[in-house]
Amino acid sequence: MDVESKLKDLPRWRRAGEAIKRTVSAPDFPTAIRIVDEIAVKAEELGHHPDIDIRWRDLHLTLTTHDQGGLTDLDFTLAAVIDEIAAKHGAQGE
Ligand SMILES: C[C@H](O)[C@H](O)[C@H]1CNC2=NC(N)=NC(=O)C2=N1
Repeated sequence: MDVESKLKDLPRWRRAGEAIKRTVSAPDFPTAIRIVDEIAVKAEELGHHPDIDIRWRDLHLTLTTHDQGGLTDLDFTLAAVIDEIAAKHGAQGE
């Protein structure tokens, strides 16, 4: 898996060992929770789930494939889905 080349299409995500990470900063706390709720629906559809650390309106998201012990295509698919949801809600973030 060429992680660096896949990250070129996902500039808001960075590599952290065997995972990728992004912070989503929502306009306010209720919007942050709505973003989490939409991510939850898509994660269930994909059968692939992010680790989410909620800090007021900032969501710190970590993606990895636990049962493969590293990154897989599903992580990059989920990252793109999360970016779409975040953008729709006017979120900022690296
Ligand atoms: C059986 C089920 O599909 C697996 O346990 C899935 C569920 N969601 C998952 N999510 C993530 N991020 N990594 C996994 O390895 C994983 N495994």
